[in-house]
Amino acid sequence: MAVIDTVTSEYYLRPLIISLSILTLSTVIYRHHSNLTTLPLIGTIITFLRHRHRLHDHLTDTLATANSLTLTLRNRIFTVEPTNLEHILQSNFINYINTNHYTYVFHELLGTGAKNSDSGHWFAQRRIATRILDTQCMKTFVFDTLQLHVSKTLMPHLSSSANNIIDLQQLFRKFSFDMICNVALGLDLKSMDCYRYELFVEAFDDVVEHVSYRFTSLVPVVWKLKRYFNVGSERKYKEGIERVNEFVMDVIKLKETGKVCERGQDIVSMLMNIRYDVGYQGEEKRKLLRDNAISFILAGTYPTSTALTWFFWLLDGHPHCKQMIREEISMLTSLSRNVHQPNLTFDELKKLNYLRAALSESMRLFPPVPINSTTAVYDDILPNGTYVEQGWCVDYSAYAMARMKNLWGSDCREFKPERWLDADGVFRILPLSIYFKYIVFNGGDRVCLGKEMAMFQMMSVVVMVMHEFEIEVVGGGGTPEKMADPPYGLSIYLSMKNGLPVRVKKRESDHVPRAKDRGVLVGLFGMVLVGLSFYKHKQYLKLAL
Ligand code: HEM
Repeated sequence: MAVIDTVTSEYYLRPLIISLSILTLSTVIYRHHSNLTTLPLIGTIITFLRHRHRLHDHLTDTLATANSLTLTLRNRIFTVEPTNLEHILQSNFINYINTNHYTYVFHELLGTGAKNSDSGHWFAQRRIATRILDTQCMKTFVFDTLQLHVSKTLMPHLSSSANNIIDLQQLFRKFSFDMICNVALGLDLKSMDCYRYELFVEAFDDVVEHVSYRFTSLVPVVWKLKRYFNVGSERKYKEGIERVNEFVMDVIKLKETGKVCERGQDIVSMLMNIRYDVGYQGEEKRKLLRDNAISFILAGTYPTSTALTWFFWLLDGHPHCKQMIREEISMLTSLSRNVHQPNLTFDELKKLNYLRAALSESMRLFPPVPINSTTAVYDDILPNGTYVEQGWCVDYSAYAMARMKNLWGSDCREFKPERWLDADGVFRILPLSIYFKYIVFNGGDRVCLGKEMAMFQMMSVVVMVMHEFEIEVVGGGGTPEKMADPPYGLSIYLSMKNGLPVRVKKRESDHVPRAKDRGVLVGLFGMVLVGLSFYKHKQYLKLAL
């Protein structure tokens, strides 16, 4: 699977920006801090080129000095003020829509699925999807699918790579993709046409890479013109979309004929089984199913794999945290039914307080979706007094929020899982009053639908991988020094620029003895004591005789 943000020779020549919004921001900053104000476009490009390797940090630094953590730039607002976020994502949610230039670049891929729609259409789909994800049947299916993919693909791959260098980001991406395809489409990877599936994987990856390019294009009119004339990368993109759509549509049609196994457990089958009444019939309804399946595959692949990648990078630079997690895992797995393959349930995983804290902290600092955006339907005033005109975008950055001293304290840039634990070492869920300072999974009515599933998946993967392997980042992991200049690339997700090369080592067993084993040890120890005491008393016995 190609890495999304691989800079191909074609893309390399093009200056990149993370989004049009940062471009606008750069213009204003440049105008304020440069005497070349008469040349805004050149100024913007120079500013952009100067900061392109650290654009999220550039935005962070600027917001940190802004009044009440908010900037107004022509027809858009940048804010990292939690009360403003609570307003746009929850209390006045009705006035803010998701569809704007951000979702526009996704349109061909996501169509009218829940992730890319608004108002009543979005609401109806979201309600159904929430109901499905909440069923016990779906939870069991996710659990079984996860165990299957971890034990049959992830672990064997790591075992066969022992002592070699592999790209962990790429491995996690493929693993998450296979896993969510199974959950969304019910694909049984063993029984299907592998060649066709691999073509689908490749097409999906290319398509997402192209969406990333659109997002970061310095001159969007270039891709729009190419799309209009159907040439170059836009033509390839269109072909890729067709391949992706065709594959998913064929799975849906097969399910309709009942020829695909396991009908009834995956997301698409469940959508087909319940009354999926959102105003569409026949082919239109099929397309909606397809769009939703693709939305789930996109949402379920990239953020989870990105989060896992940064987590292992950070852990390698923080040996103390790694040790804490190891000890916690050893304690729990020693009580597991199968110590060599601890298939822990969600309730068991929840007991891993430190691990949960470390994952939350890692995503705080390196949120897989670094920037998000909404658009105002009517004029509005944000709680901090900022005026928003109808049609303006309100952008918010989870990456910048994590680095605001007044939100997270003077140690905000440090990786400190402890900030998520109470005095007894138990994981603390953020109280509602400060809930909107952590928007890694978005917040309010459009909070991520896969939050629980993602946490469960990440915790399971970490437990299994750390239980069996030592992961060493080639060139060293995320030490506090390296965190000041993190190696992210410019993409819709906060991917690592050149992947994450790691050396995988099989671990020597350091299992804490299981309860049963501990019983045996105590028994043996007791027998030795009795033996010694018998030997000692034998002398007296001899004397007595
Ligand atoms: C660490 C992992 C994850 C993170 C950090 C994350 C984060 C987010 C964020 C920030 C959003 C709102 C912005 C957007 O639409 O992109 C979102 C929406 C969404 N996520 Fe996730 N996500 C994760 C995993 C998942 C998984 C595994 C699934 C699949 C079940 C999923 C399904 C969705 C869906 C369907 C939406 C759209 C919700 C709506 O618009 O109503 N996510 N996620």
